[in-house]
Amino acid sequence: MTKHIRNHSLSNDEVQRYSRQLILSEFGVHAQERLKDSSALIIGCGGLGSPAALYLASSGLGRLGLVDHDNVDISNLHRQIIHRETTIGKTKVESAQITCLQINSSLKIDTYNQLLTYENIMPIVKQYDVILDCTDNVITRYLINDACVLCQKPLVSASVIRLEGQLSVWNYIEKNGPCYRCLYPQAPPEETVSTCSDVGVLGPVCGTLGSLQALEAIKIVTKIGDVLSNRMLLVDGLSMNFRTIKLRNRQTTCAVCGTNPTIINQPSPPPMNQCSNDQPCRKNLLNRNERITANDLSKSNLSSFIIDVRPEHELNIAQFDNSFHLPMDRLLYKNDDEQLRNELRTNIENNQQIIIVCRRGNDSQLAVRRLKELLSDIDNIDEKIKDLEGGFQAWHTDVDSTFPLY
Ligand SMILES: Nc1ncnc2c1ncn2[C@@H]1O[C@H](COP(=O)(O)OP(=O)(O)OP(=O)(O)O)[C@@H](O)[C@H]1O
Ligand SMILES: [Zn+2]
Repeated sequence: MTKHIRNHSLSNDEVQRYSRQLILSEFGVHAQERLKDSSALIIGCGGLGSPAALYLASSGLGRLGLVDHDNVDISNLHRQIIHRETTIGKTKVESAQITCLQINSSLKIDTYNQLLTYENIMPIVKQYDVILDCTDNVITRYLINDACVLCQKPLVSASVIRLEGQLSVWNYIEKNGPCYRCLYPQAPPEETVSTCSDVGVLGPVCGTLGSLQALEAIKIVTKIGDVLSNRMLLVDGLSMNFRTIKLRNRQTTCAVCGTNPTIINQPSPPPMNQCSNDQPCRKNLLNRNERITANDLSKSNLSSFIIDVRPEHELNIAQFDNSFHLPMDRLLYKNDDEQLRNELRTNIENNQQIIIVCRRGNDSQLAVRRLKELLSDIDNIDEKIKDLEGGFQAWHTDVDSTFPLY
């Protein structure tokens, strides 16, 4: 029998398992070997991290690090496709690890069930060849960027909101590409940035962007193709438009990757006024006496005129009986003050307290401020108008658990 020779170190099982990518002329056995010798760190096992981890686990990557401080919740399952009904309540990293190993038991997985901060990020990032930012908040985005520059690691970063997504590779030294800070030197205030839990997101948009993150990570470690450095992909799922824009180059003035960096050795702590984790910032615009808790409202003997300031489509989920609907868009931008004032004056009775309610108790505070101006000629308006602290979520938790939580 003629002996065969082979020009690689893959086992027959591996050849069979990865055959469909081995026969790609752009990939082949040597890229597969490089993939097996490589490691990737996925930070955030949510909407983006789920598909990214699934594709990296199945592709034959050697080692995968998974970071997340959160536990699986039922509201995650519509998009965080690595988790299962059976893993609700488990840590996200454990849940993700279980699924990855079911797909590919040869994968080595390290899990970090922790919130990454400027104090603990460096030793973790250092160990991996490529980093994937699959998180959802501004502070962590800067933190990961700075750590990747300081540890000289390429960073594959994506974000999604509503039906839109963005993808780019930062700090790709091979192309002398920019870091995230070169483009956006300062973090915007947290409260100006929308999050998925504020405005929503559709699962397949996360699936698309997270899968593309895995693709870029594979290209980086196997050294194939043209990496998305110095460019950004913009995806609009509603119109199904994909376009790539050119980004500006690495900046010599950049605080972390420039010629005289101010961020050295380790990322800097976030400014004091920023939220310290990925929980949505709770606004605190009003004084105590301008707010009413869900408990107090439920026990109040006063007749209440309820103004619901959520957008129209959210009313379909559930609403209070007999509430007056005044969406924030109308209140802030419509410019129909006179008509609105008349509508409110004819509906509000003299002895009524006016309660403003929204989903979580942020918009309602802005609305109280605005309505106090608009209705300044109503007697004692300052004492009459209050926002429901914590909104419908607090109502669900503290008063009526049959009101759906969303
Ligand atoms: N600093 C951080 N350290 C570790 N994990 C983080 C950090 N910041 C964000 N994450 C994780 O990144 C993931 C982001 O994913 P995603 O926004 O889809 O999930 P989510 O936070 O569960 O969403 P929702 O806002 O709907 O509850 C989350 O699982 C979150 O816990
Ligand atoms: Zn930079």
